[in-house]
Formats: sequence, structure tokens, C-alpha cells
Amino acid sequence: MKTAGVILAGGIGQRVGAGIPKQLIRVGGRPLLAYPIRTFASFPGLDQVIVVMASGHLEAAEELCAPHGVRVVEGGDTRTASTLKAMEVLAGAPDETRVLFHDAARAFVGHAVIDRCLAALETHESVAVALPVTDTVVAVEGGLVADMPPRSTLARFQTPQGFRLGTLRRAYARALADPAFVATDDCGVVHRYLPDVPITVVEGDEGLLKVTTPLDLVVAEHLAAQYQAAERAAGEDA
Ligand SMILES: Nc1ccn([C@@H]2O[C@H](COP(=O)(O)OP(=O)(O)OP(=O)(O)O)[C@@H](O)[C@H]2O)c(=O)n1
Ligand SMILES: C[C@](O)(CO)[C@H](O)COP(=O)(O)O
Repeated sequence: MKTAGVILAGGIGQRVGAGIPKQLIRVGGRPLLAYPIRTFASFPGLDQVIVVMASGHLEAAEELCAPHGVRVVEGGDTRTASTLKAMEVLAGAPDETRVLFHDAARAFVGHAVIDRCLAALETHESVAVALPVTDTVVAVEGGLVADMPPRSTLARFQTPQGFRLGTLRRAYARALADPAFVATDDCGVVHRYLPDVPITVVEGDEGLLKVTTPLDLVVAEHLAAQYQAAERAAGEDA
């Protein structure tokens, strides 16, 4: 195997507060998770796709994955624990394998950004997808502004995030030996534990919105309509 795509769907969607994991909320008439599964499974450059699903909801994921030959595994308690579950599935894959980790919550991912990530992994060990920030971003400590980094130096990470599997293995081996290890994403693990590994950045897309709060579901309906219009234009079945 040379390439793999992992869709991280192990969360419970506490901030959306729908009573079910947000990846199962129906948007545009389909569960959110159906969109990234379709996009990843139909991308010709990926040899294997894995969905890491929230425990207690594996059956719902299996139903969506089975028609596409996508494997489902149970997630962990945190995003990084879910990443590690996918890495266990890939335990037999060589270090050179290119692997992309994608948030299921960024349901409307397109082939173009997947392509940019895989292309970057030809020359780099680690790749992030990012967009410039539009707000002024500050560090706050004790209710006071502690730092105001120049906005032109800042960017917002989206996903996919891509790695040579051997690089990610080395980063996580060090992270797991650190009792203070916490991370909100996988590039953060590489950045912290393998500081000599450059993380290259490719352009993101506003359509990669991460559904996080109830208001995001309004935008998601619009993005779902766009996604389905593109499917119809390409003559694809739902
Ligand atoms: N234990 C976890 C937690 C999160 N994720 C996934 O990582 C992505 C980004 O996480 P987030 O947006 O925080 O999702 P939730 O954890 O579900 O949301 P919340 O923090 O509001 O509960 C999501 O696709 C989520 O399913 C995961 O695979 N395993
Ligand atoms: C990986 C990520 O989407 C990059 O912006 C983000 O860190 C995930 O954070 P969350 O709190 O798990 O949504």
C-alpha cells in the first residue's frame, strides 16, 4: 500500500449538542459522514480508506462505508486517540506510506485539496492545509491581552493533514512517552515532538468548514446543496 485516507469520526459533537454524534446529523438529506466517505472513496489516488467511528455508532458507519469498501474501526476518547486507532490498522504498512487524516466534521472536502496534500507529500514528510485568518487573533492570559502576533504571520489549520507514516510513528512514539502530552491535531504532534521536520502548508478552502456549532449547520446545508449539484453535473448517483 502506498496511500491511505483516514476519516476521523470518533467524536460526539458536544458543541453542536444534537444528541447524536454530529457526523450522523442529516444535512442535505444525508448523514454528514456520507459526504467525506464518498469523496475519499472515489479519489483515485488512495489505496485504502478507514473511518474511525465513535463507539456505540459503528453500525451506522458500517452502513455508509460498506458500499464503498471502506473499513470502520472504533475511535478513542480524544482526536489523537482516534488517530492512534487508525495507525494500529496501518501497523503493517511501510514507513513510506502517505497517509491523510481528515475531520469527518469537515464534510464537504473536495478532490482538489486531497490532491494538493498528496502532491506535497512527494517532497515533504508532513503537510497541513490552511487559510489566512480574517480576525485579529490575540493571546489572552488572566483576562488580559498578553500577545498580538502580526496577522500576516497567522493561518487557520483545516484538514486533511498528511504525513509519511514513518514520520507520524516517530512523532507519536515521543508524544506517548510524554506524560504532559495533549494535542488538538496531528500536525501539532509532529511540530512539538519532531521540531526539525518542516510542515509544508498548502491552500485550504472555505468549503472545508468544520461543523462545530449549531450555526455551522446552516452553512452546511448550503455546502451540501453545492456538493449535490456537482454530483448531478458529473452524472453521479446519490
Ligand atoms: N475522540 C475523538 C474526538 C474527535 N474526533 C474527530 O475529530 C474531528 C474534529 O473534532 P471535533 O470537531 O472537536 O468533533 P467532536 O469531538 O465530535 O466535537 P465536540 O468537541 O464539540 O464534542 C471530528 O470529525 C471528530 O469526529 C475523533 O475522531 N475522535
Ligand atoms: C484538526 C483541526 O480541525 C485543525 O483546525 C482542529 O484542531 C480540530 O479541533 P477540534 O477541537 O477537535 O474540533
